[in-house]
Amino acid sequence: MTPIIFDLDGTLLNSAPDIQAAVNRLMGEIGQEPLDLATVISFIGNGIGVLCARVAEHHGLSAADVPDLTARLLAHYNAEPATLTHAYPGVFEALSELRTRGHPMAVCTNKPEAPARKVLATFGLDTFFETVVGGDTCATRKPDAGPLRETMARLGHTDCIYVGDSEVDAETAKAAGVPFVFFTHGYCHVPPATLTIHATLTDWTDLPGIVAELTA
Ligand SMILES: O=C(O)COP(=O)(O)O
Ligand SMILES: [Mg+2]
Repeated sequence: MTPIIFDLDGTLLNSAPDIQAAVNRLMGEIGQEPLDLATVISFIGNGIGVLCARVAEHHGLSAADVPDLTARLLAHYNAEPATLTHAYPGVFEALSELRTRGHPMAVCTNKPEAPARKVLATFGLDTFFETVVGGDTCATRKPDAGPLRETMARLGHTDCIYVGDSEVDAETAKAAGVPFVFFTHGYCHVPPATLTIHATLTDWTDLPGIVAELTA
């Protein structure tokens, strides 16, 4: 049975408001202006280190401060990762149906592994997934194919369908040579027409049907 592997932020969970809150707690600490949600969303996708580098650039801070800012942002986020976050409607039902049909499932995210596991458990989604590969699990991050290949290997497979919300995920699937299902309500920063997409998901309740078509 084909494994289904999922991105996390902007795909399973609308987590940007908690990421924004953590960024703005840090901004308050260092005497910088808070960032609005759209700006924070434009910085999400390549992991927390890149997000911090983009925040630093936005405020004209030194690149030398990015490692320290990253550690502090992670501490803020870890302390409160699930206050403003919610699972997209229909996620639980779709995952339940895919599990019933026997698809092995896992998460491959650029969020660091520890907070990724924590938010999944908070929303009761952890039991669906055999493994979680985070942005700090492998030697490389998405869009390198390495983390997705590692996720497939942990499931004992060399194929999958990858479900994600961004250009990073589309590139990752392409690099790994697997079909990509694009979820439209996340944090994509480019026109979807520029992505290599095998199916478009606008409503999570459609996912079991899309998977059935892609695997027919
Ligand atoms: O942490 C990020 O930057 C994005 O995380 P994601 O890969 O789950 O979308
Ligand atoms: Mg994402």
